[in-house]
Amino acid sequence: MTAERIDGKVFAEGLRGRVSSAVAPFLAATGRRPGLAVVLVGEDPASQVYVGSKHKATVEAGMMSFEHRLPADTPEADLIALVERLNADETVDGILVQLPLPKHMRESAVIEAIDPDKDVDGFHIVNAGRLATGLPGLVPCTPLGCMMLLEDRLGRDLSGKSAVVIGRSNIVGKPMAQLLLAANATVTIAHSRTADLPAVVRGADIVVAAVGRPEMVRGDWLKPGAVVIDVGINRIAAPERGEGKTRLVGDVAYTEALETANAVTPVPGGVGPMTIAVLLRNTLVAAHRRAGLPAPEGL
Ligand SMILES: Nc1nc2c(c(=O)[nH]1)N[C@@H](CN(C=O)c1ccc(C(=O)N[C@@H](CCC(=O)O)C(=O)O)cc1)CN2
Repeated sequence: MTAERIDGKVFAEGLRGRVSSAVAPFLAATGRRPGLAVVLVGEDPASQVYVGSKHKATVEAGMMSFEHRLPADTPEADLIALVERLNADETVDGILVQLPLPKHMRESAVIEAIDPDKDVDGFHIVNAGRLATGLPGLVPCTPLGCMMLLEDRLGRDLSGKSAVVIGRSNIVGKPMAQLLLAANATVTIAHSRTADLPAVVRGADIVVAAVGRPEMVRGDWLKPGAVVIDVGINRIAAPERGEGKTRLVGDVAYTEALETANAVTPVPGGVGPMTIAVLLRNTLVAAHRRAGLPAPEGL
């Protein structure tokens, strides 16, 4: 069997187009555009690229983009003071603090300072609680993007399907498991201490790998016909491309997975592009809720 490649880039472009189309009606109803504030602390090269991409995508969608770049030695209290100003700013519907933060800052303290109704990352404990209890809230972008790709393939109801999420982070693994559970899948969360991980993965119709270990999930770990979502983005040495060259790989051995699975997301071009598209979607949703408007359809 040769599995299908799930093209996250194409899906993300479609979602961004739908978000963009919903901005004009919002502007007509409220007299303003949805606004997203992104805060970057320090000069981490990957974070700089992601923040730049977020700004570009926000503007392309017709929304207001407010970018705040702070030096790496900014005191935590100053960052929290900025977050509090953004909480109070009526033109800002969404606030995102780019992670990772410099070591002297407590990510949890900064995230908890964000107004939960502007927390477009969905990382605030209030949004985690809303997701766990089935209340409407803001859902983390990467897991929601994975769920959209899965729904597109398998439909909204995953009754009777078994799903394994490899990784238990608050940002991906745990919310991913909650979303799968809400869609009626039978969910296992596996992690570094799971005994016989290959056997656990072999039982799953749906595999979500979010563990941060290059190509850890091998083709012979997979159940024939499984749908595989690879969240990992790992940069590894690629001497075959020349001295000092690197390439990106996921947590799944992609070529091997294609031999057994039904469908697999590639890296790059799978889950990654969905993260920014869902961020725009969450900003639009937050803007509608804050304006007392019904949620836009088809998102
Ligand atoms: N506050 C947040 N911080 C971080 C998040 C997040 O969701 N919120 N996620 C990641 C970084 N990230 C967005 O911030 C992100 C990562 C990857 C991609 C992406 O499109 N990746 C491409 C490959 C890009 C490359 O060539 O390097 C792909 O997979 O195709 C988008 C966004 C950590 N921080």
